[in-house]
Parts: sequence; C-alpha cells; structure tokens
Amino acid sequence: MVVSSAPGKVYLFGEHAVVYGEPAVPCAIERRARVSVEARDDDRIRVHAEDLSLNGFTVEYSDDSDGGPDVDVAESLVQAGIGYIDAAVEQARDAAGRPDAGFDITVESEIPLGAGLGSSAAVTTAGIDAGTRELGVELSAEEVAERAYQAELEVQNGEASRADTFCSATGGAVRVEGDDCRAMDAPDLPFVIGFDGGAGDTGELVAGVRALREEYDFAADTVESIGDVVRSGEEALAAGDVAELGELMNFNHGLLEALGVSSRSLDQMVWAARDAGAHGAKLTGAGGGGCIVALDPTDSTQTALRYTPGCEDAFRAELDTDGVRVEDEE
Ligand SMILES: Nc1ncnc2c1ncn2[C@@H]1O[C@H](COP(=O)(O)OP(=O)(O)OP(=O)(O)O)[C@@H](O)[C@H]1O
Ligand SMILES: C[C@@](O)(CCO)CC(=O)[O-]
Ligand SMILES: [Mg+2]
Repeated sequence: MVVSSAPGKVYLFGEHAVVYGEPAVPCAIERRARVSVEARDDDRIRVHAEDLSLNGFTVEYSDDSDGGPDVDVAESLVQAGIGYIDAAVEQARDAAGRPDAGFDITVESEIPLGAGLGSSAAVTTAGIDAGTRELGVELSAEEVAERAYQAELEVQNGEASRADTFCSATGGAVRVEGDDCRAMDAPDLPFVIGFDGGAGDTGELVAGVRALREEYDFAADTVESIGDVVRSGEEALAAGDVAELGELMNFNHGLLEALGVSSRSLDQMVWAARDAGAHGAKLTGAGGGGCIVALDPTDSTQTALRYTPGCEDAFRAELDTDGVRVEDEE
C-alpha cells in the first residue's frame, strides 16, 4: 500500500491565457489531496472518494460488479466525477507496463472540488505517484507532472495547460509558458482565500473562453493582455513589490471578468477584499464560482470576507514548497 499526497494551488496570474501559450504563475498552497493505492490480485479498480459527492451521494465506485457503480445516480455523472482518477490509473498502468493492474484506491482531500484551487491536478498527481510506486516504479516529479498533464488533457477534452499539474508535482511558485515549466523564486506572500461554496467546470469554462476568442478579436487581445500583466507581475515578484503585485492582480481579475469567467459571488468577494485594504484580489483557477485569492498581511480581508454575502469560508494559505510526496509505504 502506498499513500502519496500533492498540493493544490492558487494562480497569482495567468489562468485561462496559459491555455493559449501565454505565461502563468501558479503557487502551490499547503492544502493537499492524499491518495492511497493498494494493488489487487485481479484487474479491477475500486475507488472510495469521501469528498466526491454527486447529488449528495458519496461515491463508492467499483467496476467489479456487472451493475457498475453502487450509487444511486446516473452512471455518466459518476464517470465524469471519477474521470481524473481513472486517467491517473491508466497513466500508472502505462508507466509500469502493467495494463491489467487492479487497485483499491482511497482519496482524501483538503482541497474543495472545482473551486479553482487545483483539486483535479492534486488528485491526479498524487494518484499517479502512489499507483506507480505501488507497482514498483519510481518517477521523478517532472515525470509525474508530464503524465498528470496527459491525464488532465484527456479528461478536459484536449483543453489543459501544464500549469496546475506541474505546480502540484513540484510545489512552490512556478512559471509555465507552453511546454516550458520552471521553478520561480517567490517571497512569502500573504495569501487570503475566499470561497463561495460553489464550483465551476474547468472544461466548460475553458471552452467558453476559446469560443469568445474565436468570435471576437478583442477577446483574443484580452487573452494577450493577460500575458502582458503576467510579464509585469514577474518583475514585481522578482522585486518583492507586494503592492505592485496586488495592482496587477486587480488588473488580471478585470480581464478575466471580461472573458466571462467570473461570477457575482467571486466579484463580491474581490470587492470586499479590496475595500478591506488588500493589496489586490482576483479569482483563481477556472472561475465560474469557487475561490478568490487576495494579498493582505493583516486580518482585515479575512474578517471582511466572513461578513460578505456569497462568501462561505475565508482562510489563509501558505506557500507549499513541497510538491508530490510519499506519506506512507508498506
Ligand atoms: N477529493 C476528490 N476525490 C475525488 N475526485 C476529486 C477530488 N477532488 C477533485 N476531484 C476531481 O476533480 C474534479 C474537479 O476538477 P476541476 O478541474 O473542475 O476543478 P479544480 O481542479 O478544483 O479547479 P481548477 O481546475 O479551476 O483549479 C472533480 O469533479 C473530480 O472529478
Ligand atoms: C483555466 C486553467 O487555465 C486553469 C484551471 O486551474 C485551465 C488550465 O490551465 O488547464
Ligand atoms: Mg482542475
């Protein structure tokens, strides 16, 4: 049995535009998904995922009965929910040259699902790491990142960047531009996260931006402008200029809003953070609902968010310099 964990992330800058080759800077945060994998004697897969509830049912997915999953919801919904784990299993089998390997899998996560904190990348990354180790293969963080990217690409219908998976696999702050992924020096940043309790579907939101970009030249220009904001952000990061970083985060949020991926509750939380004196605030991840990230070294933003309509939870997040790692091996 192997347990591996991997961190979630916030985007300082660049989500969505990174899908079209602009640079992005995600930062790993100390909230992890843990995946435990135990090889079976047969070729079956059994998944226990406490946090994945579909229409209120916790998922206990198994392909070992002829009736499919033992939950009372449509199988297509379960397949959608379980897609990242399925794809991680395929990657682990492929890496080990064991196409028929069967596993019992348990997923536990501190990362809200579909909320822009990279839960899918963390689960996929940890799953591939644990699955390959259980089969006696040790991959480097970069190899896990590559396979996790292929898995996200598959589940998100060919629409994914390397940003979330590389960040989750290596930890820390990273810079991703196309296939070029590298670690970045970053000062300790005072992240505050606001969560509206909701979720957005990454695949659908990415497809929406793609359609806008194809329909309107100014939408394509907006995507390029996000790239310009990221390049300025890199300079501010190198200079440790937190006030400038905040300004640029505000700008980045405005451009994402223009691309239609914000929501009323995300905007309400962004404004609450700015009114409370945060250096800046923006949505993080795919959007549509979920989380915002603000920079504020004081408690003001967290307190203000707690009283903001539409905000369900507000918490601090520390940069996690650790990427994917083994927690337990028997
Ligand atoms: N704890 C978990 N257990 C099982 N599956 C999970 C878990 N967490 C995430 N997933 C999978 O990831 C999906 C959510 O991924 P999605 O990319 O839409 O959101 P996200 O990764 O949280 O946010 P973003 O991509 O915007 O950062 C879930 O529907 C589920 O398939
Ligand atoms: C929206 C997006 O840029 C980030 C999702 O966390 C999609 C991706 O990069 O794959
Ligand atoms: Mg995701």
